[in-house]
Amino acid sequence: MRKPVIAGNWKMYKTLGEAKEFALQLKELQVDSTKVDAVICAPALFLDQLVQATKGSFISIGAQTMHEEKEGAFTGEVSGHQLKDLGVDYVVIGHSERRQYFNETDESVNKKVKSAFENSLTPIICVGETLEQREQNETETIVSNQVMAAIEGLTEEQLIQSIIAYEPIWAIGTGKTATADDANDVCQAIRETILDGFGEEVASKVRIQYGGSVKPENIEELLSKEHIDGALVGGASLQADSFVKLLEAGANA
Ligand SMILES: O=C(CO)COP(=O)(O)O
Repeated sequence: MRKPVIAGNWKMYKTLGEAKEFALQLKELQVDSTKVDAVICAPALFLDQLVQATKGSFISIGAQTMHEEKEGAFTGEVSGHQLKDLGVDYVVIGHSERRQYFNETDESVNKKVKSAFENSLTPIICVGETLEQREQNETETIVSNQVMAAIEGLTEEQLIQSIIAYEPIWAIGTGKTATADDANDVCQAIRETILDGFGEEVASKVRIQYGGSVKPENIEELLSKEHIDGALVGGASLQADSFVKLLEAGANA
């Protein structure tokens, strides 16, 4: 059985004080970390403090993007090498907002994924279709192509460690969730893509999350589906009580 992984993506929300307060609230709570992996992907500017504040707890810290080079003249960017040095363990790569507003492409996503592994970071690789693509029945083709491009050149071992997040763009921050069955169908298509390239054993081990308006009210149904192994959550990860409910659902899935 694959261990569920629940990751909060805070996007460009929270001040340092609010982030520390959140970490304090979480530290008081008990979540069975043998049953669920819990990750907070925070803005880069307070990753350091969050790593320190959550040390020894069930929470791991992730970044929301990274540059593929180790260092260089890339104003405003942060490298995987720098993230690892802070004690960060995860990094979101290829989020649709990065693809849309910051020109990330399948090619740059692949480079970042490889660089994440070079720096011992676990990539959460985001894929997903637009509403228009869904209406034209292109979802599975688009998503499978994004996955193939992102994982190109990875070893089996690296692929098994990767997390893939299926996030239909039309469901992000809109309150519109894909139905659990629709989300499961696309996650299954992703697994079949991996199966075609890497075989059954690898495909059966890769964890695939769903993301897009996940909240405490709908997470149980999503996680009950065979191919959904967790969630990447924006809005509902911003409050500690709501995030904990998501983690509990993960631990009980
Ligand atoms: O983009 C998302 C997570 O990466 C989803 O955001 P929402 O949960 O706010 O829809």
